[in-house]
Amino acid sequence: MIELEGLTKRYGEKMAVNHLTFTVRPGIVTGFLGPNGAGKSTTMRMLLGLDRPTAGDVRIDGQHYDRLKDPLKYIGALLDAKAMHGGRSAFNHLLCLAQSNGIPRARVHEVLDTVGLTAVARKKAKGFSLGMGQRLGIAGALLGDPRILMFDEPVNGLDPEGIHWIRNLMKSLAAQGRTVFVSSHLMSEMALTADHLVVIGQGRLLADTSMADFIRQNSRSYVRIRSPQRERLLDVLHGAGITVVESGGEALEVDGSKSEHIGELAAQHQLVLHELSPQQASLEEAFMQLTAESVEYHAHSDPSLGATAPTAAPPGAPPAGQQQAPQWGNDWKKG
Ligand SMILES: Nc1ncnc2c1ncn2[C@@H]1O[C@H](COP(=O)(O)OP(=O)(O)OP(=O)(O)O)[C@@H](O)[C@H]1O
Repeated sequence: MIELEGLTKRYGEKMAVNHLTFTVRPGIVTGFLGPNGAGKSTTMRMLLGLDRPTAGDVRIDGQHYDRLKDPLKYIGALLDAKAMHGGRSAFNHLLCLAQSNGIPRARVHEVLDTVGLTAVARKKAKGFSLGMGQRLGIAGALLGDPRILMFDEPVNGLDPEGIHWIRNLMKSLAAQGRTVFVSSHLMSEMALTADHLVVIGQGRLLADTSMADFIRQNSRSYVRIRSPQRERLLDVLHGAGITVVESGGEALEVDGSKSEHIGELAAQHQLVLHELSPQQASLEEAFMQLTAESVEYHAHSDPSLGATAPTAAPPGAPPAGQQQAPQWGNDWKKG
């Protein structure tokens, strides 16, 4: 279990993490989401004792990180896959970590096998691709067989097979009763992996809830209907007191009624339906809805580039929701 209590980090004028209080529980995958610069990495660094909180507290199974004896046996983390000695082989990199944490040499072979790097174990890490580096970082996190695992953007650079593998790995680690805390900007991936979400924006807690509740609370769900007898169907729906949104095109959208009810009404009036489909917004839409006001960095269309170019929102700029599409999902970072 990871417990944060009023955790705060200030860098000069910048409040990177602002009084965060939440608990990451065992047995489930908890996703950690937020727009660029929201404070996710800073939070994770404080958890590992790499950054000192300005105020507040964070505990790993009830203890501060720097009090843990052989910390890799308590918490394994992938923060920055490139943060390793490139001149060392994958095997030696892991062996050094193992020796400094009282972990037997045989475990190095096991984790190399788990992440699929046995064949390149003697190759220098600096020659590794981004995806291989991620796998090596994940091997390091698994080395101490810890009860708590934390991954910052673990699918970065992985190919589809690798993404599928890490998704199943995280789920199986949680199913074994471990605490799994993972950040990602890939919403579609997060939707498939996480059971619970912690969402932050500008260092503050925005949500701490189950995936299903998060999507329900931050998005619209409706039923989409198409019928060749559209006008008659509209009369029937209006007659039943159902409010219909005409979305342009031939489809109708109904909020607040179940598809079963609409289907039964149509059947009673012998109306043909070509479509009757409940629609639930995606995690991505719900995330953008919730965080629109917290996005600090936006892209604006530049016709000369034929694409979008990033700019920081100037002080006093209109709220993010009134600007052009937030681009939190792209790869660029502020300098
Ligand atoms: N060492 C530092 N010195 C000064 N400011 C920092 C430092 N580290 C982070 N910040 C600032 O703190 C804020 C939070 O940064 P952080 O990297 O934690 O965000 P993040 O949510 O991980 O972002 P991203 O999704 O882009 O990785 C940002 O405004 C960042 O510029």
